[in-house]
Amino acid sequence: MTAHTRPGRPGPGTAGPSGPATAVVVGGGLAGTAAALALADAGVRVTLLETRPRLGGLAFSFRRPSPAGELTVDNGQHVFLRCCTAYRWFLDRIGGTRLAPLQGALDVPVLDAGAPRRPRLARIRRNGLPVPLHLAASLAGYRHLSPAERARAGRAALALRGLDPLDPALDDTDFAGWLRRQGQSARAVEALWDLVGVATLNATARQASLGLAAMVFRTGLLSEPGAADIGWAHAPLGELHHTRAGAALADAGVRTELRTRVTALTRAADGRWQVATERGATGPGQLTADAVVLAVPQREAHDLLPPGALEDPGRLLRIGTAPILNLHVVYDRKVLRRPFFVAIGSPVQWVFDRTRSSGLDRLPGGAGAQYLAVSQSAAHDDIDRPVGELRRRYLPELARLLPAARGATVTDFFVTRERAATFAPTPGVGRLRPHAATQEPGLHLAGAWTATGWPATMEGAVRSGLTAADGVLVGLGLGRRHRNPPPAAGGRLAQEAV
Ligand SMILES: Cc1cc2nc3c(=O)[nH]c(=O)nc-3n(C[C@H](O)[C@H](O)[C@H](O)COP(=O)(O)OP(=O)(O)OC[C@H]3O[C@@H](n4cnc5c(N)ncnc54)[C@H](O)[C@@H]3O)c2cc1C
Repeated sequence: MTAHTRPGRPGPGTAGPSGPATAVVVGGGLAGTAAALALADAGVRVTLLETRPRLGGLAFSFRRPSPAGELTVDNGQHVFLRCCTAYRWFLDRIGGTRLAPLQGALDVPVLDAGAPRRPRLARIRRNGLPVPLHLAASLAGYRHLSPAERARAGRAALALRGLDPLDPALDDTDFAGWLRRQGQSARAVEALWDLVGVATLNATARQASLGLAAMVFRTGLLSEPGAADIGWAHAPLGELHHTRAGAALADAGVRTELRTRVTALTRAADGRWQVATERGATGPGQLTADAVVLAVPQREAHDLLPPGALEDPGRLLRIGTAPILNLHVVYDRKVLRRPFFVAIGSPVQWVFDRTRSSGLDRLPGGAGAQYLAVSQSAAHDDIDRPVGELRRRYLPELARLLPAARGATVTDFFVTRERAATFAPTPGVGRLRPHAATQEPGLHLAGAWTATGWPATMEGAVRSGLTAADGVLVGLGLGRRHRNPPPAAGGRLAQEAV
């Protein structure tokens, strides 16, 4: 089935020698979609092939019946930061910026469930002062740490700022060991470093490479005052990554083929690429193109890469994966007044109010009800637990954290499990991540797992797509179209993309 096809456009590979250059993008996640848009914007005739019936890859929505009516559910809560300039370019490019606004200024409510009498609230906030003073006042008043721990955390932040995330030695070092050497207590790791790190790296400090951790903390917290302001979709992810992205692709002239699995890539004698496909309805097919962007997960990329494309393709198989679990809880009443909070001293991590974005408030049975998504990163211990066990483990915790939940009735509880949500950012992973260009002319890799310098994020995915598109354009003699990597912070990227 073909979706999002602009009528009247010829397919790729059909142009004569003087026609426009052609490219096939394999994979309709954020990396592939970004690459397809960038190539089409540069005048390349693009076909995007996606095996699933939807775009968006790992960041998508689905419909689910609930006692109140049909909910629109995200497979997992996604957030981004102001410093995610490539993802913000993407939002802008698909007309989705208004649906995924940023906080005016970083403000994270942190509830300590382990406080002696009742959960205690502290906030991580920034002010308008220059870096690093923008966080100094907040850290000085951060009551989940002792004054000595706060002072040591400030010193560690300054030391982190002095590190070069691209230094290969940092990739081999684990973040927890480095934090220990900086005098960080177990409490400081839990209440500060892991609070940010687990959500952004999908790993605890013990599981994370210092290089990636330094990248996250330096870029997010220590580059520009507003860099860590948080944004998230106030609409279902599918509205952005499937519906709006699909419309933008069609407008740009990209032919998008859903339910189409690529089974082989081969280079023909004339140097062009032959892309073999398998389609549910019509069976095997083949496309020919001047260039290919392979924007699929690392295992699939390994299986599709032709021999010789990478020096050591086995490295792709050594890139591990890490799970994210989301618990979806519908209460018969409002139990949380804030849009989100994060917990410490509890197995609960980040909790978001999804009432409006899921459409619950507009359902006949949804009046007054509230839908919370509990997002559990690095969820190795929980990912395979049965739903009943998760319910018994997490509902009492939510009641402990949210007094209003104690008298409320849970009308629906379900989970979404993403076992390979991200690549595992373990020490040494940097050596395994390939660059976009392969040794085969015209064949480029994209995906959050490629060598973007970023952890597995929407930002990394879009960056990788833009990098791959740039490589294709240079190879086709069309020059670069995007300033990539985009600037680390600020909102100017949309204007800078020419
Ligand atoms: C639950 C969860 C929560 C997350 N939270 C955040 C967050 O808060 N912030 C953040 O920035 N990131 C978050 N992430 C990570 C982010 O979603 C991913 O890094 C990003 O979406 C990856 O995009 P991608 O295009 O690189 O890969 P993918 O999304 O994996 O896309 C690859 C695509 O290729 C397709 N494909 C595979 N094989 C073939 C084939 N043979 N032929 C055709 N198509 C094929 C797949 O179907 C898929 O659509 C989260 C991820 C999950 C799962």
